[in-house]
Amino acid sequence: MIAYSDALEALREHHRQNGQFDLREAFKADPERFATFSASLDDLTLDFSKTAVSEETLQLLGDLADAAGVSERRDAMFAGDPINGTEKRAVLHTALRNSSGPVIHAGHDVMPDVEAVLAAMGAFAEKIRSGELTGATGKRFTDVVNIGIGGSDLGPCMATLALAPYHDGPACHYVSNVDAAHIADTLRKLDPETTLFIVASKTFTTIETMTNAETARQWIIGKLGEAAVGAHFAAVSTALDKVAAFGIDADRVFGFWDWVGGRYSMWSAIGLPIMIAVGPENFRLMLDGAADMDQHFREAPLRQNLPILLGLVGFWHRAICAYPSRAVIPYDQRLARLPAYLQQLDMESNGKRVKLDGSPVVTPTGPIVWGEPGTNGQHAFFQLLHQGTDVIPVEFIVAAQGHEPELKQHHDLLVANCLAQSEALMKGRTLEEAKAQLLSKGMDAAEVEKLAPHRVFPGNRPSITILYRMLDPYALGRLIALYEHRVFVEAALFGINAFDQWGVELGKELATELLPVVEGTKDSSGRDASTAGLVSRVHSLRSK
Ligand SMILES: O=P(O)(O)OC[C@H]1O[C@H](O)[C@H](O)[C@@H](O)[C@@H]1O
Repeated sequence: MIAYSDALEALREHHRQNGQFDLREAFKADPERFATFSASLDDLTLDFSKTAVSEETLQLLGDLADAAGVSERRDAMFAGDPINGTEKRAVLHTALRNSSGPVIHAGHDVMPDVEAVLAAMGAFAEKIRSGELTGATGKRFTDVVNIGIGGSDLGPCMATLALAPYHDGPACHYVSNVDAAHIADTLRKLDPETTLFIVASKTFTTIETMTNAETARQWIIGKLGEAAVGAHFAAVSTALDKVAAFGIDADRVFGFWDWVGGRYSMWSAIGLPIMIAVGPENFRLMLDGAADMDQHFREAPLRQNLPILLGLVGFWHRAICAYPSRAVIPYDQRLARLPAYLQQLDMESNGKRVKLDGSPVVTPTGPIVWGEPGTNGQHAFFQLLHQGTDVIPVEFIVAAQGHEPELKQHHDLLVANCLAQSEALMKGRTLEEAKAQLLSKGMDAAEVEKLAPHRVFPGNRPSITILYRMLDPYALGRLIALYEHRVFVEAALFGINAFDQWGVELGKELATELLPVVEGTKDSSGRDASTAGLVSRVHSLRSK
């Protein structure tokens, strides 16, 4: 087998040779380009034909995947090997959605534990949804507030919005930021008698979550008395001892395990608010969709394997074409939080600068991931995507069908806009075309000369389109698992560990050190002049 360094050099050389690749020419030359450079899993299609890849590019990317051991690493993940080397942990979030046999971790089948927690969550969710479990004064819960941050917030928050058409349980709110504004604005609208809090934290030490949880507890105590706390709190964590110390009853605590990374945890008990919102059956459908993608990732050959193809093209754009970012644009208002979710999934996983063995990486690693729903983005930043000086690959996500058949004209417009944007990015508009258009509007020739350059679109800008029938729980599960595995594939190609997050530690440590300085119980001696100056400014502004 070819060595990694040789495979990488072959890709770089291929890129140098094919620097002039023109998508417009490629489509003209090959009427089958869509069929060749797209792949489907049932109703889910990944179209990457509008990216500058050829058969040879895919072949070379496949060689690199072989050299990087993508399949072997994938199999090691599913087998429960401790592939998260720096934390000495297995990576088994896929077990959380598995329903086809045992999953062995450290000589023990984890499935009975997984199923037991799912069953306990289901029973609890049903009791909340039916009103069997009430608040301390006997009133039915109308509102659930999830207190968590990062992986203990973004997944459930994103999925609750995504599945709004299936939402028949209590309203769900998400409080993550330590900024008092977040909890204060949320609680202001709520009635303590009918509010249930879920404190969600893998470690149960995260300062934002612990601070918000304590504020929520005081809110309940202040309105309903100390004895009411038990009825109004539940918790989700891997640290059951710490939850007990917080005072939440053991029968309202839902556990998970250290082999579930925070940003991969929406399938675990962290998904409890999703389950309360849409019910255990819809939650199971979401898990089934993800399990379907898991099986596909394990079994499909490269040219049909959606996560592998998405990962290969992502690597091509980032590591070979050196595009610094990628925009994810869901043409689905209910996926408004997907870009934020993917920012954690992708950037916390692949924002690394050393390889598995600690040596420096040899390519750029994870791109900046950003986005907003379409069509809104079109009226904001698409200008830069079309005419700015950087090339930013775009990932369009769209359903063939909406949940509002009576408003089909909206959905037709939505789809037309989505397809038009990828077409426009690819085709562009030449100077001649711009001039011809202006002349056809009756503009005089001198004006045309002046204006035409502003109306040129370079085109040849890459985009991917992910299309599926409808955003139901199954489709959502499949979509999120697709992105999880894409991140995995890219990490394997970069040679990095996608499952640790040491880069978040330093800021946390410094915040702990700075707290007494901000509070004013410690002076700022020893700090840099900027930090000391800003603290002093905070103090003087407060005293005004
Ligand atoms: O669930 P928790 O332990 O409270 O952690 C919440 C989040 O905070 C950490 O700083 C990590 O960066 C995230 O990966 C994690 O999801």
